[in-house]
Amino acid sequence: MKDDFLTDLMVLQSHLDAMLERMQSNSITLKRFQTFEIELLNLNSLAEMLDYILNSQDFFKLDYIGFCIVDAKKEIRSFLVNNDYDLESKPRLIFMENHQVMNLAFGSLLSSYIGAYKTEKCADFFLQDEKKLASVTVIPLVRKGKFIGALSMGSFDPERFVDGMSTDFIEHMTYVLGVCLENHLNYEVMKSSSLVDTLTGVNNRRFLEQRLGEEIDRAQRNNEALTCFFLDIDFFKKINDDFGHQAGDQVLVSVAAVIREQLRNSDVLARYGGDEFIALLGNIEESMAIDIAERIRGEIKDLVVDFQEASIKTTISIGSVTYKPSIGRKHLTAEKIGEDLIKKADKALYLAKNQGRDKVVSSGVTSDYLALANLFK
Ligand SMILES: Nc1nc2c(ncn2[C@@H]2O[C@H](COP(=O)(O)OP(=O)(O)OP(=O)(O)O)[C@@H](O)[C@H]2O)c(=O)[nH]1
Repeated sequence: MKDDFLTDLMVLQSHLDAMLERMQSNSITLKRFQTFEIELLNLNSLAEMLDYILNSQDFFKLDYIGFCIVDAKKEIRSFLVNNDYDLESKPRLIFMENHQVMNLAFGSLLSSYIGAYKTEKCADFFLQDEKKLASVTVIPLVRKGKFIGALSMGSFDPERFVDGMSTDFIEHMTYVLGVCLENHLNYEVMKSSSLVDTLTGVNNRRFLEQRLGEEIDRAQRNNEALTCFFLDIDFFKKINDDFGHQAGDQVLVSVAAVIREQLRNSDVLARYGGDEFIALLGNIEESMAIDIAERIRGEIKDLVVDFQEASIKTTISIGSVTYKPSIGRKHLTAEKIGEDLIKKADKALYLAKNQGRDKVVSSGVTSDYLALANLFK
């Protein structure tokens, strides 16, 4: 009798120990997830958020952590590239063109997947690493009933993620992640739309003023040339007078698109005023700059803008200047050098107009010293 009682007590004790151990382990896991979520909420940009997630593999003691974003119009990708986010070094950041993949994987229940890695279920969410993952979980990020992305986690251990395992912590974290992603995207869209010219879709003067200093800093850091074009449509007033303001608007849109096509994605193009545009071309020396400007001039000369019954033709004049950073101490701020660049490109444009328009004129190469000298003129 006494022995039976002692055996029962020992069994009870071992149950209690196991429960205590589970509670302690859950409490540690909860703390880890809470720490992660608090950090996540404190991040300032989409880029910071992506880096934080993609680098959290060790934090969660996993063999794989990846992030998928639905980006039907490739806007998020181009936003990140334009902001110097190095996508190539982030192969586990996967972009999806449509919601279809998500619908197929998660169905209408919007529920997550947990269990063995199954190609048909998981392949779209994982980079195919050399060593096969044994168990995974993929949790969709859903906002207002729509898939906006997914978090994918994996392990070489088949017991790490098994069907029926509780995913409460991960689901909660993914909810927070969804809210953060949505907020960052909304903020970036709002920010970038205030920096875009609504008529032509290229950037506006405000954006140029912000970027000019950054581009000069970059040129100095990398000791690379930076070219600035000042472009102005010829006799634009006459187009408005002859064909009407709406036709003039259409010409502005078409001209901006042609210039944009001739530049690289990383180059800046901004509408500076009425029919004036400024372009900044990183790492472009003077002779190459003149070739590019000539190509733009030629393309605009060939452009025909159809507006109602009219076929409108136009030309463009371009002033160019190339900045070469001087080695050694800098005497001027990037802002002052930027002002000097625009002034010089504008002067070259004035010469192009005076030489009969439909011309490219380069004012040559300028440096920090020339900019400094210019300041005292
Ligand atoms: N349609 C249209 N016209 C605009 C817009 N913004 C400015 N303009 C017009 O653009 C014209 C610019 O003309 P000017 O600066 O005189 O120069 P231009 O006629 O191009 O002559 P040159 O530059 O000397 O070859 C003005 O008539 C402005 O009214 C716009 O958003 N849409």
